[in-house]
Amino acid sequence: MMATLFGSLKLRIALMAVSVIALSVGMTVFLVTRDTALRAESSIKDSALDVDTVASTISSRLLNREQALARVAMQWPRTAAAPDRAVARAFLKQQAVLGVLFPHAFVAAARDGRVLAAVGDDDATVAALEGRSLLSRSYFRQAVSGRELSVSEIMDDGGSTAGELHVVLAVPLRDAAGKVVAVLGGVLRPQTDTVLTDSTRASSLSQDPIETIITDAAGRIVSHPDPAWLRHDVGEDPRLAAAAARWRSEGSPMEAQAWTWRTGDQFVAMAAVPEGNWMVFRVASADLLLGGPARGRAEAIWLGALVAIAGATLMLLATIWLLRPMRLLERRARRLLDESLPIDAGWPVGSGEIGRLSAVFRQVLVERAAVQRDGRQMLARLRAVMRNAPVGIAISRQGRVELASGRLGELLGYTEAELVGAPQQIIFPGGPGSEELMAQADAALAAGQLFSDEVQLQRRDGRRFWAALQGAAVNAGTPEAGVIWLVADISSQRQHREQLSWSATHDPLTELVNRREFEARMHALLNDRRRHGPASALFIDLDGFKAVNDSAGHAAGDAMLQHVATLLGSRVRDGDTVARLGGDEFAVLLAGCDRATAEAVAEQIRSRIAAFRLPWRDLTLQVGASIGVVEMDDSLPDIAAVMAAADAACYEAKRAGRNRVRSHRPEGAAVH
Ligand SMILES: Nc1nc2c(ncn2[C@@H]2O[C@H](COP(=O)(O)OP(=O)(O)OP(=O)(O)O)[C@@H](O)[C@H]2O)c(=O)[nH]1
Repeated sequence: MMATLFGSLKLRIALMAVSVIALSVGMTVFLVTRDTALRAESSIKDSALDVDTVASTISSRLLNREQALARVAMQWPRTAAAPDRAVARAFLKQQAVLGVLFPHAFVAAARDGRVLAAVGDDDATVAALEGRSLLSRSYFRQAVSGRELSVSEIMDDGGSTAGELHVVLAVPLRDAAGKVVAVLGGVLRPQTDTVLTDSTRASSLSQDPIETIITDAAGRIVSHPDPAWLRHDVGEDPRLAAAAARWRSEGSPMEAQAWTWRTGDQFVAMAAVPEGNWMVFRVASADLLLGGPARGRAEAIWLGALVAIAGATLMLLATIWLLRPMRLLERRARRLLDESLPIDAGWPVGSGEIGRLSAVFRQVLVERAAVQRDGRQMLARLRAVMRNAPVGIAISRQGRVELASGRLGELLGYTEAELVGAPQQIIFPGGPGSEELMAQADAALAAGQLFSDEVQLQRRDGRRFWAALQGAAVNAGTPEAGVIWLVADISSQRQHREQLSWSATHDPLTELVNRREFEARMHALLNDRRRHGPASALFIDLDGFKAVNDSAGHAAGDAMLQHVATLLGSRVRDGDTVARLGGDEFAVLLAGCDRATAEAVAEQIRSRIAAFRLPWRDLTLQVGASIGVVEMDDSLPDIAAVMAAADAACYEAKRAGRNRVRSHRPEGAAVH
């Protein structure tokens, strides 16, 4: 089932297409995923870099102001050992640069903390500052003690800044001896003096996922896009709580080096501004920061899946369309041998591979039709031959008849249908000599020779007939190809031939053997004399036969001859030969018989012939017999000698008065 399913070319092509599409989609998803990871990493790095930049910017701004204060402090008149308000005010009024950098206010305070003079953005600020004492401020005390730069913590105690958070940068002012005689301080408002605020200002883009929050060393928020968060602890912001806890657990380090922290769906980057003991926090929604790439990846996967499905469907449809000619070809090829369809019907046409293949099929059909036509003609001829051939024909293979002619059926008494498929023995029935016959046939056929013989076959009704049987291998050298048998009924020819043969050796009137046959048998006896022992011959010449002819006619003579022949046959053994040598002369060949016995036989014959009477019309006919006897001993080497001796003995009987027996004597005393 699976093999059949995956044997489908359509399915294979569709699977291949789906595989290619799936591979390319997978590759795309992999690349998108990798790109997403790289972009996320890059976003994290960017975020860390950003917080670093913010922290550096704030640091450089502080440094810038510190340097400005330091430069101004260098200009303090060294002679002013105990500065008064006038000196301080005059000094401050000259410092326009401080007005730019500390727009809210900058002051000069005596060692006792009294603010000697202040320059501010309005009179109220100046008035509020000039009445104050800074002695309680640690940054002031540090400056008085000689520290070159002191930065206050971020303060929130009202005063000149009217509730705004502020910070003070302080440097010592020295006399000519280097003694600190006063302190110069600049007041900064982180929220308004562009030290921090531009770093934390909310983006004009409401979608901006990133917020920058700045805290002091204690974690108090001193700058926030939303002013409502000012002075709150950074840990209160749920987005920053985990990062803040971690920061605090590590001792709230103030490191300029940025570090990042991922918590839940928030991403926090932190860096310190050591100059001010401030921490910069940048918080961003991980989803917003990394969401783009992640969504891109999901979209890519979905899109890829859709493309794969659409591609596979399209490919399947295209495959079905492309393979339509092949389906046609398959459907038509299934009915390739259906002769009810015209040869040219139902084939896909075209010049492509399928078209060429169907052309090949059509050509095969055309050639097959021609071969079938030839085959049918040949078969018709063969059937005519098998039906009408005057001899019996059979083709046998592996012991069974495969083809049989009508004539063979007639000869054997079977129908053609009964012969076809029957064992070969239906033609050659078992019987005496049949096994030997089949062995001879097999040997001849195996040697590639024609087998030919006259055999007796048996009809269905048991009657036997003589047949000329010929066998030849269908294909010499390959016995399994079968044998062609020809069977001709030769009964009449054989009978005729036997008749001819009988006539050649017999006398037609008396049916006794003739002289030639008699001499042949005598010759055989002479040649094999030792085996047979003594043998004798009688030579019989009738007496008075002419008178029978003359008195009663030739027919009566014939009848007399036939009766004498019968009489002779009755007086000898079965193995003896009685012959009519011609006219009224007869001879008898007695094997195993010496002269004495032969003489006795001759005597019996003579007396029987003499006693025989043939009634013929109103006559009674009779003859006598003069018989010469000869024993065929070694003195008579050949037929001529025997015949001459017998003839001489017979002559002697005639001469002695007829109707008597005379024997040949070897020693010359001739006749007895
Ligand atoms: N009917 C008949 N006569 C035959 C046949 N062949 C030979 N003859 C006759 O037989 C006769 C034989 O002659 P002979 O031997 O002289 O007759 P015969 O009277 O016996 O004389 P001897 O032998 O001297 O006693 C002839 O007249 C032949 O014509 C035959 O086939 N039929």
